Amino acid sequence: MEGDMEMKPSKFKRICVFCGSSPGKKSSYKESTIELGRELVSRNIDLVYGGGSIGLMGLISQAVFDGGRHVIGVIPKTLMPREITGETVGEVKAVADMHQRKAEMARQSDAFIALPGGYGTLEELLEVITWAQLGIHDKPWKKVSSVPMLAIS
Ligand SMILES: CC(C)=CCNc1ncnc2c1ncn2[C@@H]1O[C@H](COP(=O)(O)O)[C@@H](O)[C@H]1O
Repeated sequence: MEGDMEMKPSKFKRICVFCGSSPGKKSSYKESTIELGRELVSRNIDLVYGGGSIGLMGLISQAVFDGGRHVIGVIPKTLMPREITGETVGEVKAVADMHQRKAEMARQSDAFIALPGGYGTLEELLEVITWAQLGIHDKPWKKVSSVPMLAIS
């Protein structure tokens, strides 16, 4: 962590970031992901994410962990061989299935942010938007708008 990083207070303690399991084609996806990670750190916010060590998921978790904030990765056991290669950072919560994963990610966080990703990211974002619509939660969500939501190759 950079020692002289300015502290910006936030009302959120933990934010869930949905993002791709691949890095995407544009370097700006990776740059935005690392920038967001550092922004969370600068605001003293912990990370909840999908638990993978690959793609943008790996980058966001590493950036927040390196900045000294707590990282919670929520991942179904069956997905571990696919989405975890090598070391993961922070706390890994193993869940039974995809439904439990999304419910646990939502339960653990105060707000949601979506970075570029594929169908999985889109599915996760749509679910929290529709839960908000139905009044299942009242947590805010934001798509980072400088980059497209869906990067399909
Ligand atoms: C069985 C079921 C309910 C499937 C609904 N589909 C999904 N629900 C929740 N997360 C998903 C789903 N499909 C993919 N993901 C997760 O979304 C993350 C990003 O995937 P992607 O690279 O954007 O593609 C990955 O961790 C991936 O495991």
